[in-house]
Amino acid sequence: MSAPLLQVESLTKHFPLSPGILSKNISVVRAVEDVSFSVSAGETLCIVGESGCGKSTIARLLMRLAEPTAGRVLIDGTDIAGLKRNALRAWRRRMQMVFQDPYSSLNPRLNAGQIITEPVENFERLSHKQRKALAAELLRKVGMLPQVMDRFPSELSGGQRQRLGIARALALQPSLIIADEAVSALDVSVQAQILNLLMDLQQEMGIAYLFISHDLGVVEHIAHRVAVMYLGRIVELASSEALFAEAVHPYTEALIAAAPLPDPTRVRASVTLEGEVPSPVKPPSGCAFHPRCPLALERCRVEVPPLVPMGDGRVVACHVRAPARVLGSAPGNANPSLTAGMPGSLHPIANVQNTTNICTQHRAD
Ligand SMILES: Nc1ncnc2c1ncn2[C@@H]1O[C@H](COP(=O)(O)OP(=O)(O)OP(=O)(O)O)[C@@H](O)[C@H]1O
Repeated sequence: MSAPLLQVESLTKHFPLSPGILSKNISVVRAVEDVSFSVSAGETLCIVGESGCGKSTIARLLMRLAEPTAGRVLIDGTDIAGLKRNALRAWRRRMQMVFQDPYSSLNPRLNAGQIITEPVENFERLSHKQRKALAAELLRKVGMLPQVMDRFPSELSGGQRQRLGIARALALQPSLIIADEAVSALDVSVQAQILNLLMDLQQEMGIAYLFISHDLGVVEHIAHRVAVMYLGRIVELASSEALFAEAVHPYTEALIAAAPLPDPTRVRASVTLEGEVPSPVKPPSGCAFHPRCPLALERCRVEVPPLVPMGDGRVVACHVRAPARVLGSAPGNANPSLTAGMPGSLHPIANVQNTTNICTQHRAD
């Protein structure tokens, strides 16, 4: 089987904080903790979670704008940390980024044509004619007329600027685009246009997206798979269809319950999200979600839950909903109050298959 396009293994990023004058201890912001996922060619993986959960830090680590504290990032099976000059340049062509604020990420002194052909000109010299032809082609790809190439960012609407940001990302024909809150700054109707454009481009060019968003409506529209993050860790990763049909982690359930429902016939989950996200400088012990979790057991306060495969491609880190299987033990009975509303296939113990992180299980029921 060929390696996935992007593979992230146990990625961790701690930002050291400068100590106070009287303090000897250096504290760290645990922005990303032991995060693993992969993205295949032509796939859209969305990373979703509340503000501060580490989404943008992952994007920065992937783009090598920050160095990881631990873990690896592999492109086509090659660790990007070991890439030397030429290989690094080749890799940079393959991975491009689209930012949240199209205005601040576009050089106001360059016109649209210069902005979108600049990435190519970093690699090769273009004649005036070639530059114009490339600019016209890229503008057409993102649904704009060639005449736009002479305009400056200040003369364009928010949606046009974001199209320009996408055209610039497309210039080097990347395999993967990292889109960090790429539609958050846009009106809802423009958001839909940009999302549809991204999906059309994926169909046409086979691009993979790592799409970072806090907006579940956007995520449901565009994602093939979704990774839900809480305080630096992935707590659930599943196909978009499975996740929105049935959230397993109580945090995912609460996030979906808190999101506006486009479909009025859909029933909301009963779990509500209360309290603030704790500080990543001093995260809660055990499962970081336990202080806000209505299902928390004593074990949740003590042990970090491992990500447990659920047998349908979904992995979940929750002692209650996805307890790791105890070696050699018979499947136990789930506490019905904790599994109410869960499908039979998600029975916490009996259906945990191919468990990679096996730890001792203490049931509190
Ligand atoms: N350079 C830095 N130095 C110290 N802490 C940082 C740094 N960059 C990010 N952080 C912290 O790391 C944590 C994760 O931040 P990050 O921006 O990745 O979260 P996010 O999920 O993208 O949030 P948002 O949706 O608000 O952008 C936050 O607590 C943030 O304050």
